[in-house]
Amino acid sequence: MIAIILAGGASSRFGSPKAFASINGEVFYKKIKKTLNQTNLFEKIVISSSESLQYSFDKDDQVVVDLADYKNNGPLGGIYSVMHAYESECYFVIACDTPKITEKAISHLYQFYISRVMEEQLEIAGYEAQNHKMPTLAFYSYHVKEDIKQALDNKHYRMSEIYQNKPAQWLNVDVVNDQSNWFQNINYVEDLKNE
Ligand SMILES: Nc1nc2c(ncn2[C@@H]2O[C@H](COP(=O)(O)OP(=O)(O)OP(=O)(O)O)[C@@H](O)[C@H]2O)c(=O)[nH]1
Repeated sequence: MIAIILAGGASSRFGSPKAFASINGEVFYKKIKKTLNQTNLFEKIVISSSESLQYSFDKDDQVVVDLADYKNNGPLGGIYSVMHAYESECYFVIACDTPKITEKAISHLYQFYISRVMEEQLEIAGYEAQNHKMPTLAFYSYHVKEDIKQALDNKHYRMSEIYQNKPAQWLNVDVVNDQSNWFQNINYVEDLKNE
């Protein structure tokens, strides 16, 4: 299974590339990579990024630059570019601005996904908080690859374009019995002030 850390956005609200911001002394993308490694679920952890940021990561990081046809197309362009580069039955997608993600939360979602993928032909399993779906914190089967390509070719760049048209289920974040807000998106520098 392949994990995709999405890190090719403009970070316009944050003001500098979020992947390299720090939380409690740890760089966002490195902290996520460490957590992903701890789960032992992934044979490969790939960073999905842009041409301009590709050399800012460590030498031993595996970076896939958005395909020329799909650059600046948002997360879908990044996800598709990795799916195009590496074949897998299943992909876990996580945004680089969710640095507090835990091993427990990923493992829990994986169990949920895997228990439904055969019987219910589930293709997407993600988390939701207060009815807000988090498609950049979700497992995707390889079946969605062609749908993503079609959406991008039709200039439909919203993630809802995919999850509203494919079998998808969402787990409430409260199922992970953890007092921390591990699922929080950091969009602004101020979001870090209580850390
Ligand atoms: N590879 C890739 N990742 C992207 C792209 N656009 C957004 N992302 C990533 O997708 C995730 C969600 O995107 P946003 O929350 O909108 O982040 P952003 O676009 O960097 O931030 P804003 O400019 O403030 O909206 C983040 O991890 C981004 O790095 C893209 O074109 N390519």
